Amino acid sequence: MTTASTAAARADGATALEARELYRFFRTGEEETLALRGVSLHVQRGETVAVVGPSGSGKSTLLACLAGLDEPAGGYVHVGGERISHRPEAQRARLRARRIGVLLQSGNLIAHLDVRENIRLAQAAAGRRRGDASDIAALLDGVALRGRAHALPHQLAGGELARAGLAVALANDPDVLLADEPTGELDGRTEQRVLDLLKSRAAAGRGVLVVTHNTEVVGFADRVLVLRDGRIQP
Ligand SMILES: Nc1ncnc2c1ncn2[C@@H]1O[C@H](COP(=O)(O)OP(=O)(O)OP(=O)(O)O)[C@@H](O)[C@H]1O
Repeated sequence: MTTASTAAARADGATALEARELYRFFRTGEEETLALRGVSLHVQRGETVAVVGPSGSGKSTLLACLAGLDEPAGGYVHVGGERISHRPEAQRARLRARRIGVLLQSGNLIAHLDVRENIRLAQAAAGRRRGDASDIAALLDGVALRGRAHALPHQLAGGELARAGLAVALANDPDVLLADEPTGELDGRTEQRVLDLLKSRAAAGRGVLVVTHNTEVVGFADRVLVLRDGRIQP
């Protein structure tokens, strides 16, 4: 694609997510860390992108800025054509609930709600009608957890917890899925299942961006970006 046709594609809605010149600093006492130093990237609809980089290169900070969980000091993030950066937190949360699925290593499940209720809550936050049972069943089937719908998070094994988190991240049928180490501690079979699910979201015209160390995930991505010292390597 030429630069001109890429720009045209972004204007006509083919871009699920776009970030330009993101900067993020952290100050701890006297010390300042430049975690992101002008990161630009985009994810097209139908595309899977992996961001890889050593520990401390800025992957989690980048993911948080892309998801509107954190605010960059400079630059901007657009999701499905809407700006999510530089807005009040409540507006970012609303936009995230409607358009973004986020899977963090720290988990995204509410402890006192069972798996089904967690999915329902994410759907309700996105403004969807409550109780869309077939949607919930399909989500649970997608992550092979139909039998665990009524389990509380603390009753799930590690791999089940990761898959439940993925079902919640997908509950709002997001324009873009952002996932931090989505296959973290999973066994080979479960890992393949999760990767197939991510791939199927892209095939359905959504954008998928994962940050990871895992070479299997890197292999499955359409595009791999290397982050080092807060910069995407050329
Ligand atoms: N809240 C914070 N306060 C101060 N420094 C921070 C904070 N969060 C991140 N940093 C620093 O910013 C840099 C990037 O951190 P980040 O967690 O984004 O890297 P990462 O690539 O995700 O690392 P890992 O793979 O180990 O999770 C690091 O130097 C880190 O110490």
